[in-house]
Amino acid sequence: MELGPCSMALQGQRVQLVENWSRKVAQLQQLLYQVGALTEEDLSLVTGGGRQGERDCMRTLLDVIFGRGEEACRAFFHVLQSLQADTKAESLLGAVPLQGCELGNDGSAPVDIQEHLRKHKEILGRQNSPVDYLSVMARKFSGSESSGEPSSFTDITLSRRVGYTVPLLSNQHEAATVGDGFRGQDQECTFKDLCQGLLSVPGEDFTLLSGVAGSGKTTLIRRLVHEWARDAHSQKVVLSLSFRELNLLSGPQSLQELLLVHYSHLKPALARLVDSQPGRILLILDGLDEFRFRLDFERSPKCSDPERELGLGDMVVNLIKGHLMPGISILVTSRPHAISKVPPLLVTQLYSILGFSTEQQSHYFKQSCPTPQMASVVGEYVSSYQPLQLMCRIPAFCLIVSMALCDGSASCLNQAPATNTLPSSAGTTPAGSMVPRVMLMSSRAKPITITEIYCCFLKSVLVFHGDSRSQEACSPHRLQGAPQLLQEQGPLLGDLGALAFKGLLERRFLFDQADLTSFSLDCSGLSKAFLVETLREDRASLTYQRSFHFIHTSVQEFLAALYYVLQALSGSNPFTGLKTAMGGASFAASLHVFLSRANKLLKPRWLLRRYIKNAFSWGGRHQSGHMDLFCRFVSGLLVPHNQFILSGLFRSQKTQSPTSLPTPPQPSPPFLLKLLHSQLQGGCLSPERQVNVCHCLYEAMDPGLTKRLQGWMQVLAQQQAPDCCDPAKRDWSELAFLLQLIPDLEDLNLEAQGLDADGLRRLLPVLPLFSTIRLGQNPLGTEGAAVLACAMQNPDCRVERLWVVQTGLGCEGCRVLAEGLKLNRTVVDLRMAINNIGDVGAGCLADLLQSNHTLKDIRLRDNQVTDKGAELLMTALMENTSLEQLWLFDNKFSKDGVKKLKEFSKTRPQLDIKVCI
Ligand SMILES: Nc1ncnc2c1ncn2[C@@H]1O[C@H](COP(=O)(O)OP(=O)(O)OP(=O)(O)O)[C@@H](O)[C@H]1O
Repeated sequence: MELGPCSMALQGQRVQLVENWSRKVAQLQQLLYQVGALTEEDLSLVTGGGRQGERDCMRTLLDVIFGRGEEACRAFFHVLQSLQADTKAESLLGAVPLQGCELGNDGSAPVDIQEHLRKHKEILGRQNSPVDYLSVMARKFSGSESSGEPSSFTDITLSRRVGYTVPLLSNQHEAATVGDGFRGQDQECTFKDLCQGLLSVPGEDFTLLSGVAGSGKTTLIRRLVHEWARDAHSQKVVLSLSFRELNLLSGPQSLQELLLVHYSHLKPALARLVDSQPGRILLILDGLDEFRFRLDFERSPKCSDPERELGLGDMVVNLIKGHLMPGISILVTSRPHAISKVPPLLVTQLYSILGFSTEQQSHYFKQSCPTPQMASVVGEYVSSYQPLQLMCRIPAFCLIVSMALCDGSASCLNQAPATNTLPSSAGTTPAGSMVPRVMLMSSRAKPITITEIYCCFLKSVLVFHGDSRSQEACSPHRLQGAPQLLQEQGPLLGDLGALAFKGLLERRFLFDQADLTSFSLDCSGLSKAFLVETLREDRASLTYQRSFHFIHTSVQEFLAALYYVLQALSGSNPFTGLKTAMGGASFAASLHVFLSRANKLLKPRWLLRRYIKNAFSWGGRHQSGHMDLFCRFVSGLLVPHNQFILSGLFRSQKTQSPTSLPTPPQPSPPFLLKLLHSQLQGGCLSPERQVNVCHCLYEAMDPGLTKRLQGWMQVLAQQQAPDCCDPAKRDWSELAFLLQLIPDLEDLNLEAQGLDADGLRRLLPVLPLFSTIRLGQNPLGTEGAAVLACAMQNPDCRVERLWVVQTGLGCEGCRVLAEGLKLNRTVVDLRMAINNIGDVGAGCLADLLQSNHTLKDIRLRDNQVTDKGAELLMTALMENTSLEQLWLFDNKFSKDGVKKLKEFSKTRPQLDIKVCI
């Protein structure tokens, strides 16, 4: 067996490693365990039950790591580098005394406390080493690996706002909202600003850090703690806990006990620090969304005694309210859906992770791809499809994409320098090239879907990261043997998928050992690299219990969909299959049934249709949107092209070699397209789910979609497309889908497009994202006004100009819209000429002007307003000083009324009232 470079280095340097590092063997073990390169069994093997000396432990450690293969050896060298960096920082810390250690004026020994704090920094710095298994994976082909830099951290864009407002219940899958942040008006900032904000200022703050799954919250926290530990001058004392760990504590506890179990080395110092200088303490609590205890800010009993035992929920409430440990600053991280668990009034500032900008994505790809050429091809590929680019704002997704695109192909290209430049289109690829199919499809004209990416990712993980990982594993033979490997791993994947599906049904993303066992998943099997890269193990330092989670929720959603589709194709009910698995029987049994049925060429098509229909109607019923990605994957996995990528797992459609040139992608089965179109036309789905059905159509490679989207582009450019002329035939959900993909669209111009209230409702998910909305000459009516009011009340609304000239609002529509604008703080320019609002409508606007101080320009030409309406407006304007323009041409004023308006105008130099008879 040919050895990889890290395995060879480990073998070659064995003597020096034992000589130089035996002293640190305990730390090495711990870190290697944390990054997933060692299992618990390995740990006890290395220590030999405590009977071995340090040097023997080190030797056994090296043997175990060597035996685990190239990835583990690579992780070993990364860990070594970070330990080396820490050792340097330690000597720096030793040289610079910590400020502020004159803690007690009570005659205590300050030197002791300083020593405790120094040790605390050292421990936290080490525990929060920036190296984690996934980042090691991401860098495994990277050139920077050998440069000695310890981490592959890419700076990420954040935003900061003071305080926050309660978000409306989002009806979208969180991944769908990722791009929106960049369109916002919050102040953008970097990781450095976050560090400065949290570490340099003493004081009592409550800060929230919000970010979708996999956006890098935990990574940021680890980085922050690591930076703090390296900064010899920082005055803060950081304490860091995760809600995931707190979940594992069962009974009531006192805060003091909790902290001292976790930070036993701080025992003599902590209480004194809390009493004398609480402003120096920063308590970090990571992952509020995972907290299983209820936070009841109204009814939790007040407690300010850290020695009193409390339920975990009450303890967190009292910490956040500042009763327990008053004066400290607290940072809580959470996925967006859970930040509302904390009352806004308690929040000093909110940081949101916006994600990687395009430049940051390029930087990430440069770090994770083997060559600069490949990095730029991957970057180009990603930017060619907006959903992909939007999803790549999430670091975990970048990792999946770069593994799907580079992994395997990279090694093979390295072996064959002649093909080292990736082809830009299928036509230029030599037959037999080892470039994965997905790269062969990099031509913009061809459909590329998220499902394809995940299929490639899964295949790559299985083929190139399985047990027998080595250079040999990257050879063409390995890829050729993929179908067989996939077939062999089918039962395991099925069990994993069933676990993922059950988790999705229950909205659970964290599993314990019992969950795994109920799906016949062997925990010790997790040491296999394939599993480590899909399902990860955490060990809570508070209780030493094990828990598991998929590396990213989208991987859980993909595996759940894979399970569902495989079950449905076999004619088995996915829900019943789940029950069987829960009852202890392995999924292998049902896969076996599937294969034997398939062999008999029995195709229970009607069952398949029923199960797929169930999946969509069930997904559609979940208004939270958490099933959206699952539905997209189900659609994508029914496409023969994607099934071909995973042939072995799916019954191959053709007997084509996976290394030969790709055939043109085949569309989904017609029944799927028909089902999705009927959902779109049915009109019973919410606007957000309608948009998701369009995403499903894209994943299903609906052949007509591209053409229809081109038609929409022409409509947006105000050039009528021949097949888009009939407004009755337009599907506005499709436009909403398209608009979600265009991040920089500021101006939505849909004037005179036959858009009615129903169509506008379908556009609701995207309306708040624009700065200008032009909807003139459309039959919106009162119902349309209600949709607009809803968009204007969205806390993230960015609309500044709302032009609804001649849209049939009437006085009732005007009233509804004015109500919506009462809560809006963005619209400055409201044009509503020719809407027959009359005096009643004018009165509603007058009412609005009493409380709204954002509007600067209102245009009400030709609206049947009489002197009575003018009076109401003038009375309101006595109080309002923000309005600068009021156009009242062509209304029903008497000469007297006009005169009064003109005289009023003279008394208000900052207000220009335009009026004539
Ligand atoms: N700034 C970054 N640079 C490089 N890689 C990153 C960065 N942030 C995150 N990653 C990668 O993405 C993966 C997921 O990140 P992380 O676990 O921190 O996300 P999270 O927001 O805490 O997710 P969850 O909400 O699921 O807990 C990490 O394992 C890491 O490899």
